[in-house]
Amino acid sequence: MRIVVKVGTSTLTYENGKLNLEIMEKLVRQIANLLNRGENVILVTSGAIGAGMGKLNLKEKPKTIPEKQSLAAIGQGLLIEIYEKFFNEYGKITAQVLLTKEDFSDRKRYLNVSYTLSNLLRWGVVPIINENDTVTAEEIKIGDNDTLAALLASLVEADLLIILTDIDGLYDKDPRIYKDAKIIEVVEEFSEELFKIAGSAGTKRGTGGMYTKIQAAKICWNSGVKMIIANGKIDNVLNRITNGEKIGTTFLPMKKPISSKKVWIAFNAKVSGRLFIDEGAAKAIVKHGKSLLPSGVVKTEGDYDVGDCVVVFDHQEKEIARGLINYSSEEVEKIKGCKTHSIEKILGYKYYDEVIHRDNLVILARGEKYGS
Ligand SMILES: Nc1ncnc2c1ncn2[C@@H]1O[C@H](COP(=O)(O)OP(=O)(O)O)[C@@H](O)[C@H]1O
Ligand SMILES: N[C@@H](CCC(=O)OP(=O)(O)O)C(=O)O
Repeated sequence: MRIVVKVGTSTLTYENGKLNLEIMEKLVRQIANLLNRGENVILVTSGAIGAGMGKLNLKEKPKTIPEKQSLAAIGQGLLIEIYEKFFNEYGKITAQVLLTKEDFSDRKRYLNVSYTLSNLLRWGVVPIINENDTVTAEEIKIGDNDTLAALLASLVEADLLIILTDIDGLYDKDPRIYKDAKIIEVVEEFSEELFKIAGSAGTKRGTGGMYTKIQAAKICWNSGVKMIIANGKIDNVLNRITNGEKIGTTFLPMKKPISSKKVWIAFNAKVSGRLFIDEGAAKAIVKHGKSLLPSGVVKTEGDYDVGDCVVVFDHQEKEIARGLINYSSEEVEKIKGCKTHSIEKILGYKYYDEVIHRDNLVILARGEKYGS
């Protein structure tokens, strides 16, 4: 099995920001044991900023970006030093991998990360991954490690993503507000409704709370990866989960996951433009799995080139799809609303009949209104 384990700051650190060495040691011991059993494990760890805060004795997470980035630089070294020390005790080799959003959005870099990780796993090494917070500008960050872990799990085609946090799983409402909240044991089918029950982070140290874990579940669902949210403080949690014990909340994957190329288009590719299409075209691509033809395009926005990723909005300006486009924004401006047979007359040439071919089009109702 290929297993990605993600552990959050709230599990790795005490309230005073210092690292919880006992938890870290137990986590490492369990991962080492999984390796001995023949499994491949990738560890996605948060806690760099938290550990930096602990080292400087800061009580509150600072607000400014340079301060947070400096803390990540201080804390990341400390974090890795401790992991390496513990893994070393069990004779395991670790490799630090710090990633940025571009490592996922640039197709070549994406494939490169995939080859490197596969090689590390082949060598029996434990890749220890975090976002490269120190160098990543706020507006181009992935921003939370739940999403990062899910993108990675999909990239390495993992069988399982285990998210360890400070709560027993997903509750049907925010348990801090509602005392009668109940844990959900299994989510058989992903639904956008899940976002409504997800609240923000439980501690000042955490990022994203349950919301980003649901985002991760969405990526896993579409990529065919099973995901489990469990309490990182439960004794022997990783070994128990991998032995089949029901712990926390399990999100089952889609039976027929979308192809890895489409996963990349849906969740990783940088968006360069937007297309607004009419009701008929929306029905054709969503209900009948057709390609998008120029006749259905009403409006185009953004400056994109052939092969770039664009977001497709329906007549109510709701996002319904993403795809790799066959024409540039200037060309689409000229051929929008036109029949396929007139493309050549208008442009003087024709690359394709379709604006987006269905092989490069992912239908994923995000339901997000344009501009939100
Ligand atoms: N519906 C919900 N079910 C469970 N936990 C929730 C829910 N909504 C919000 N939370 C909060 O999410 C927190 C876990 O996320 P977070 O603080 O970001 O931890 P981590 O550092 O592990 O990512 C929990 O402590 C809990 O307070
Ligand atoms: N990359 C950041 C953690 C970001 C993050 O998602 O944190 P968390 O919600 O604790 O998993 C860090 O190392 O501090």
